[in-house]
Amino acid sequence: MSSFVLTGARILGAAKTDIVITDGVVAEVAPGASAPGATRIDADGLVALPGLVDLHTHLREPGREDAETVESGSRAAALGGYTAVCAMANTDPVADTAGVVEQVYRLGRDAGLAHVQPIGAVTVGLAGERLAELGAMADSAAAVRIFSDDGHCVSDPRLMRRALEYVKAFDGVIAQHAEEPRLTAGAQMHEGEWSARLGLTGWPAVAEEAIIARDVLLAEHVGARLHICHVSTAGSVEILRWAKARGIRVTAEVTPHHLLLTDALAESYDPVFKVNPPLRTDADVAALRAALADGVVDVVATDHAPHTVEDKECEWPYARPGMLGLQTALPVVLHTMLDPALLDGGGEPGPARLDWDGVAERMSRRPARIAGLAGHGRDPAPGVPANLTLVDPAARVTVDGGEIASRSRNTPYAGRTLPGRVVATFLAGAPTVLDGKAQR
Ligand SMILES: NC(=O)N[C@@H](CC(=O)O)C(=O)O
Ligand SMILES: [Zn+2]
Ligand SMILES: [Zn+2]
Repeated sequence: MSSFVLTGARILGAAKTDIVITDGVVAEVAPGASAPGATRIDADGLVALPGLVDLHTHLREPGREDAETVESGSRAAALGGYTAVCAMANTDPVADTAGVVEQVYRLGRDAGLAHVQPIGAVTVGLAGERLAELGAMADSAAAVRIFSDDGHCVSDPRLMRRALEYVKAFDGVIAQHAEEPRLTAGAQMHEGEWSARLGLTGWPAVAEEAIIARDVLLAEHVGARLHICHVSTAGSVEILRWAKARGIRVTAEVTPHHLLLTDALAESYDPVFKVNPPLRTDADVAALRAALADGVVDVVATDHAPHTVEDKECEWPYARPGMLGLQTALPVVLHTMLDPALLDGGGEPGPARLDWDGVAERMSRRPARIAGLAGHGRDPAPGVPANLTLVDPAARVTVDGGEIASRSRNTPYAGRTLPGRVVATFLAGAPTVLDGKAQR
């Protein structure tokens, strides 16, 4: 295998050094370090982060390859600085058997652009009636540890309890899409002032909060691990704060879009802003930023949800919910959360702040731990698998639909200028991205 030396990189924003990669691992980190025959990569002033890990990606294969494939989605991931993505189970057929999760796993391995870790469905066909073959998926070549009916809530408390009990045996985790379906029938957007003004049926915060409250209590009762997908309200943050203080084994994610965008954007009636859970209020955004900074919300996960033009560019009530996320997640997090002093004043002012180490923790190390991905989420150091990304903190990029590697085009950030550019990504010592371009 080939060797690389990344010159002048700043690991987690620290002083410049040189990073030598040989045979898939970081061989040496020191100024002036080199290796015979190594390819030199000019990383002068770039910030080196452990490769990003996404706990929540929709890759659409099998079934909706017109919207995304494992390959196109993993290319978008690599360009976004990700080295591992967890692929949601709401495909067609649903990833509810060992056969389907192994298929997705192999497609990811063959594409070679990111580690693709399949998530298994909790219930057969996401129908919420019978548990899927959780044990067979765990024992399969895909070694599934995260189970989720995402897109749907496991709303039956008895089934949720049994799922939590089942996965405890192999230290699995249930990732809940928290939405009490009887409170969101026909819902189109956040229930509040804007939904009233626009005449769209509301999705009340309590529909999310009621399920989170129920499930943290179930997780406590069972002693199992629970993960909450795409937390979107200030009230959810308070419940999580309480549950964590009580020692309940719960983790939670927030999406980049819930850190930046609000329900006011629905005023345009542009369905690119339709998503589940819906964009909320300024107060929710502020609470989510603070919770991500103080750790009550553990990680950022993209909920990358590609949809075709036919499914998205129609009247608001008929459009599918969901937005792209992989290629813009890091810039949105840098914009909303990184101390502006680390970005030459490019971020938004506000009290909730992270440094580069905090970004690495929430976008790489903690998601890798939650997913049980041992080779990911580790800072570049001798002996560590070379899964890492190089970011230019001085760059400002205007989001342009033409640069989207995804098969779909539904980005809510088109035309926005955001800080940070992923210059290179290495997966197991091989470049998947160089000079901002995918290598395969
Ligand atoms: N987030 C969305 O609005 N849509 C997701 C499903 C989901 O994450 O609930 C999808 O699969 O399109
Ligand atoms: Zn969901
Ligand atoms: Zn999702």
